[in-house]
Amino acid sequence: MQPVLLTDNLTKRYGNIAAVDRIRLRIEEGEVYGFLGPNGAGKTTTLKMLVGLIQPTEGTFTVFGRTFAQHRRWILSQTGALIESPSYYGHLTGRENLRIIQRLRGLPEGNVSEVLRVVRLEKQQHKRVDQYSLGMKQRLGLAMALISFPKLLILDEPTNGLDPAGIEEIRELIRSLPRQYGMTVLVSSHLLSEVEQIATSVGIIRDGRLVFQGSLDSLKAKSDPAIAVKTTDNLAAEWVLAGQGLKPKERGGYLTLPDMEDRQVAEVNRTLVRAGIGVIRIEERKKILERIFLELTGKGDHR
Ligand SMILES: Nc1ncnc2c1ncn2[C@@H]1O[C@H](COP(=O)(O)OP(=O)(O)OP(=O)(O)O)[C@@H](O)[C@H]1O
Repeated sequence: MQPVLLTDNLTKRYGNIAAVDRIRLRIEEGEVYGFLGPNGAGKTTTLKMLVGLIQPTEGTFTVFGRTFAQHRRWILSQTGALIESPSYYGHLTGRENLRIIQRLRGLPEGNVSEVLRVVRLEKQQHKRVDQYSLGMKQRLGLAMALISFPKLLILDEPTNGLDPAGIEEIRELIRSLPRQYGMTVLVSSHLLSEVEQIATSVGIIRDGRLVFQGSLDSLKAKSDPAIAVKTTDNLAAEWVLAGQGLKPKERGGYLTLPDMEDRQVAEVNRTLVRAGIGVIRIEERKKILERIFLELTGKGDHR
């Protein structure tokens, strides 16, 4: 199946620094694609290129198979975006702000009421926007991005600055969009927990480079458990196990081995005891997703 969005070596350089470095995103129809990375990794720069706010230094991308350079207008007509803070007229009401965009874009008036309902701003629609709370302003920004009911929705850290209830509301809304409106959503975040809760696919960016791309399940599959062994003499144990073709790694007073079957664990134990080494503990360790993320983004412990 043709992907909704495909980037080919998309690159943005500022002087000598590659803010985005030859990335190849692939986003399939109906996905919520979580674009994850620490602050400064290049998420906003990437998203801005995808909506034509900045020009790539190199590389191209296609949306529904059409190249951006040749089909800019068409692609933008199929895309909704909320990047950084939404812009609005503070002295006008939420509804009036949406009406302006609806008229400018030649959309049906019914879309205004519909998006107000979707983002749950119906009750506050006649209030001036400069009297809105931060969460209400963020929901108005989402309504602006959704007003054309686009096929592709691009959101840059949409829950930033919201309180827990507001965050949950926006998450629920994002999760429902593919099912309810057939949208494909690209959403950036610096929080693994957020992406874990809303995304079906994940791309992880670090220093401008895509270091992981795949389903959330395949990211979780990286969290294979390991066997940790504590002995009376880890150095000697390392030698003995290496002699058995195993490659134990010393970490925090434990030797870690790749996951193995129970009978192999028993064999490791027997081998060590036979060599006169006391086995103090054998534990199964699950690598948690957070650790994988930290390792991928270079902030973790690489030992
Ligand atoms: N206009 C610019 N001129 C020079 N450098 C820039 C410019 N815009 C971004 N950068 C640099 O590019 C890198 C990526 O920034 P970007 O804003 O895309 O990161 P991000 O992942 O969105 O992080 P954050 O969540 O903090 O916004 C950073 O090192 C940033 O300083």
